[in-house]
Order: sequence, then structure tokens, then C-alpha cells
Amino acid sequence: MNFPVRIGQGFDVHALVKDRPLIIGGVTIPHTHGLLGHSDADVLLHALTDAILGAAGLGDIGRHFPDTDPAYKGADSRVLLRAAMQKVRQKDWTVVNIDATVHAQAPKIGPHAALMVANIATDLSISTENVNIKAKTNESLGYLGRQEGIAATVVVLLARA
Ligand SMILES: Nc1ccn([C@@H]2O[C@H](COP(=O)(O)O)[C@@H](O)[C@H]2O)c(=O)n1
Ligand SMILES: C[C@@]1(CO)OP(=O)(O)OP(=O)(O)OC[C@H]1O
Repeated sequence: MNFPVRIGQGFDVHALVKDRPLIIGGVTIPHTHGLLGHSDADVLLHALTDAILGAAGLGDIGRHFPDTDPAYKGADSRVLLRAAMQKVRQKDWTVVNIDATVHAQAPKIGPHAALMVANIATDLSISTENVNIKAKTNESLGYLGRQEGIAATVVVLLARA
């Protein structure tokens, strides 16, 4: 059956290390540590990219942008997100809304959320009203609580363009 809407979810986690910038949702956040990755390690945009690819039945970020490909070394994840959205659009899907959570013991995400929303809305050509970003500490529990990494979870709804 061909339904006019489809749901997708995405998860990503990256390790926090010294001497890397902390980039989340396309925003560079002042912090003692940054996220480690082949690309700029934007954990939120990677989870979002997986969510939209998943909703469209297009696999995952690593399938389209392999972390073994030197072309993506240091890549700007906003460029990858826009490229993924292009593939989703070619399948005649548009994004209805996004709901995301950044799982970070520190730093505070709230003060940067509006800029992240604006970046995502721009990259997906949707209204900022349709992008919601939340943040949670991990109550000091586990690897996220020990600030060994930051994770993100995203849910997205697609509709026929
Ligand atoms: N990295 C974070 C974590 C949380 N927030 C904001 O604080 C609120 C309370 O978080 P808890 O994990 O203690 O429930 C949360 O609702 C966010 O508004 C944040 O901005 N950045
Ligand atoms: C984005 C890619 C590609 O540079 O690399 P990383 O920055 O390591 O990020 P990850 O979340 O492991 O996802 C997929 C990769 O293909």
C-alpha cells in the first residue's frame, strides 16, 4: 500500500575529545571539548539525516556518505543533510515536521536551539515552526553522564510533495 505519510527515526552518538570544535545543529558552541568524527561530527544533523533517509526508505547516512571516503573528511554535515534531502525530494517526499533531542550532560543546548532550528529549516526548506529541538542531560549516568560523548535522537514525518 502507498500511504501519503511516512515516519522515520534517527540516532547518533560521537565521542567528546579535546582539541575539536563542538558543532551541533550547524552551530559552533564554545566548550572545553568537541565531537570526534570523520566529518565535522555534527551528531544532531547525522541523526536527522538518518531519520529523513529512513523515512524515505533510502537506508542510512553511511550508505550515502561513507566514513571511508576521503571526500567526506572534515565534511560540513549541513552539506550532507542538504544532499540527503535532495535524494528524498527526488522520491517525491517533503518534510512535515521534526522533533529532536540532544542528549548532552554539558554544555547547555537551550541557548543555541533557535539557531539550530533556523539552520535545519533553511537546509530542508521548511518553516522553523516545523522544527523542534529539545535537550536532556543524562542525569550524570553512564557514558553520556560522564561527558564521554553526546548523542541525538530524531523523529521525522514525511508527506508526499
Ligand atoms: N545539555 C542540556 C541539557 C538540558 N537542557 C535543558 O535543561 C532542562 C532540564 O534537563 P534535565 O536533563 O535535567 O531534565 C531540559 O529540559 C532542557 O531545557 C539544556 O538546555 N541543555
Ligand atoms: C558522516 C560520516 C561521513 O563523513 O562520518 P562521521 O563523521 O564519522 O559520522 P557518523 O555519524 O559515524 O556517520 C556517517 C559517516 O558516513
